[in-house]
Amino acid sequence: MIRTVITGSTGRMGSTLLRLARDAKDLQVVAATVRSGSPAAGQDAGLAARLGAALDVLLMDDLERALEFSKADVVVDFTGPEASLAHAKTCAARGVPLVVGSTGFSEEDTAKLRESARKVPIVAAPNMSVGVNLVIQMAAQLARVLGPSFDVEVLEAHHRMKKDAPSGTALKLAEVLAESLGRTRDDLTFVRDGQTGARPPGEIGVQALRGGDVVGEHTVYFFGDGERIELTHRATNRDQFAQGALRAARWVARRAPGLYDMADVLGLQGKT
Ligand SMILES: NC(=O)C1=CN([C@@H]2O[C@H](COP(=O)(O)OP(=O)(O)OC[C@H]3O[C@@H](n4cnc5c(N)ncnc54)[C@H](OP(=O)(O)O)[C@@H]3O)[C@@H](O)[C@H]2O)C=CC1
Ligand SMILES: O=C(O)C1=N[C@H](C(=O)O)C[C@H](O)C1
Repeated sequence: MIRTVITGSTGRMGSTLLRLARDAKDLQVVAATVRSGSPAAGQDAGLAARLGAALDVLLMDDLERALEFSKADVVVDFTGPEASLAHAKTCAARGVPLVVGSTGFSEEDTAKLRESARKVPIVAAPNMSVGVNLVIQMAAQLARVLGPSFDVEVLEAHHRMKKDAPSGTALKLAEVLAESLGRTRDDLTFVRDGQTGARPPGEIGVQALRGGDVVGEHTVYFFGDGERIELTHRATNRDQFAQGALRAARWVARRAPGLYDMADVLGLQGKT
């Protein structure tokens, strides 16, 4: 049994992770945490996360304390950049492997995550769906083969509660596309407004829509002369993100320290 700790347990992803980890034969939820001072602390995690049954795990509001008593093999964290960085530090100090699904990290944040990953293995990826990770690979291949004569644009749509834009997945797609086309992050454009002039060659547009309960949709457009290719992934619930994260948890629990991503977990590394 892989002794698993879930953070942000009452969140959209936290509660999905709790449900799927509870139902997995090889995982045991040994602790679950919420934000410091949360009124949910002390309640049963299963009831607070609306799983329909008690989990016999009481929510704690301090990961440090949760790791002290739980003999955890792995922590799975979908909270937000600030909390994830703090949780990574705690895991590093305690020697516990970590899976981070949060998005919205700055370059400095990623450097801090890398620092924690010197002490423990960490898988961090903006999208843990196996399908999306294959779409990323396919987008890279299309860009390489089609080359600079096609104009590349990334469009994403998410629910109204999402805090960061563009999504971490859209950014990852744009970065991979730029790399495949011999471009850099400076070629990404996020805003078009006013007298923009003609589209500069090599530009990669990244646009975000927000509304309703959209779980997560990403399309890469390759606009050519006389033809257009559209590569789309649509998530219709959060289970595939959580299943991917639990797959990463099983994988990372047996790794050496280092910062890994889902391509490592899925054995896709080097093929973008
Ligand atoms: N990699 C992937 O596959 C996916 C990544 N994500 C990313 O995961 C993150 C979470 O998404 P989602 O579940 O929708 O968000 P939610 O807001 O529903 O959940 C976040 C949870 O984290 C808790 N939290 C926030 N700040 C802290 C803190 N400082 N300390 C402890 N707990 C904290 C929140 O508590 P409170 O409610 O009290 O604020 C909440 O319970 C986002 O960054 C999102 O982009 C989402 C889906 C898939
Ligand atoms: O916040 C979300 O919901 C999601 N965030 C991730 C991202 O920013 O890419 C992944 C997924 O699309 C859902």
